[in-house]
Amino acid sequence: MAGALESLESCLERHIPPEELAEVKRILYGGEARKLDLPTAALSAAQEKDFELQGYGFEAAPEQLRRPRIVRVGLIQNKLPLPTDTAVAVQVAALHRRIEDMVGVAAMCGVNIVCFQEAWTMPFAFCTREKLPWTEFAESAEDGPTTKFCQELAKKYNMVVVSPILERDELHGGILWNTAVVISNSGALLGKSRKNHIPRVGDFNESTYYMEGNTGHPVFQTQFGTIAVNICYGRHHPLNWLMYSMNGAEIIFNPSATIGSLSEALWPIEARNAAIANHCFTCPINRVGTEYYKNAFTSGDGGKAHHELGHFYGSSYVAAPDGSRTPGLSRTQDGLLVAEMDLNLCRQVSDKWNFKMTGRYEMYAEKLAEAIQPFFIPNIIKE
Ligand SMILES: NC(=O)NCCC(=O)O
Repeated sequence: MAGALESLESCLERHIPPEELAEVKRILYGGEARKLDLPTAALSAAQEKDFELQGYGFEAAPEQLRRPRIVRVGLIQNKLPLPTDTAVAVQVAALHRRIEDMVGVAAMCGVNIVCFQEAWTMPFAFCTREKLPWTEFAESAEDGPTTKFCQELAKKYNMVVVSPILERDELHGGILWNTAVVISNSGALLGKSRKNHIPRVGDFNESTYYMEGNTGHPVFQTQFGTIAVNICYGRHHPLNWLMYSMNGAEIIFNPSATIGSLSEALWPIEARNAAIANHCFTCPINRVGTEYYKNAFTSGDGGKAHHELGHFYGSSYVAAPDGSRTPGLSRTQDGLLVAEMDLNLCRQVSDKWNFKMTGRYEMYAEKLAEAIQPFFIPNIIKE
């Protein structure tokens, strides 16, 4: 069964000889992540509520002129608590309750910014290509029930909340978008960021529901640092990460929904590479579990109709600008990953590696502008 391996890290811990494990971790993960000392009450609450809780810290060197800028982020991955054919409002309410419990534990762990998985209030039902009932999960980003719910959480816990939802845009004919709503720790709506790249791969039939986002690459100035949201499939586009970084993002969240057979080998690479290339922290989050749909659907590959999209493998993690990363959360269980980071590390790594300084952006911009023209002639040197 695709979900059987609990996590790569637990497998390594079990099978690599102890005298070699530290070196293996240094090569694979950039070192042994510092474990956070999380409150016992939080660990017990997580156990009682049946989700994994892990915490890691990233260090930066002390500086003379800047104080450390320590922030704690929380990444939440979860399964659907109820079957996909349960009434829409009942499913949404159950997801709100689940997240409320998990955010409560994040608050006990001192989390300043929390981010949920892509389209967290609903099944990832776009594989079915059916409109109802799935489009009924869409809500206003500005004043829908989920945004109101998140505003209450933000105020209660003094926490920035990143809430990726299916958005219904009433201002523009009620059309749908795949949108992350960003709520300040004051409870005020800071803004929204729409998914720029819509997949056309496998059963990810999302273009049946919404179009490529039109909000560009917004970066949100919060009390705890500048953040951006690169939703799921945008992970495969290095220029998408780059543009959030160009706008000053220090932490880029990547709320996702993706399955093992399609992307699991890419998962540890792409967001981590983006952290390295852009001198920032990246936080990819993936949902967990296998979602079952009553009506069978086909995949356009000659295969039989089926009821499941595949196994969402969780494995949420945080990558740092120096290339180090935390272990991933479980491949099969709900989880909260707490990562403490000193944002001073972004500039320190930038000063060391100088990718922003050495990047030939003017050359790329000029050549890209040429390359997108219909009668572009590629620069190929022939004998
Ligand atoms: N949700 C989504 O964009 N999934 C596409 C598959 C992937 O990017 O791995």
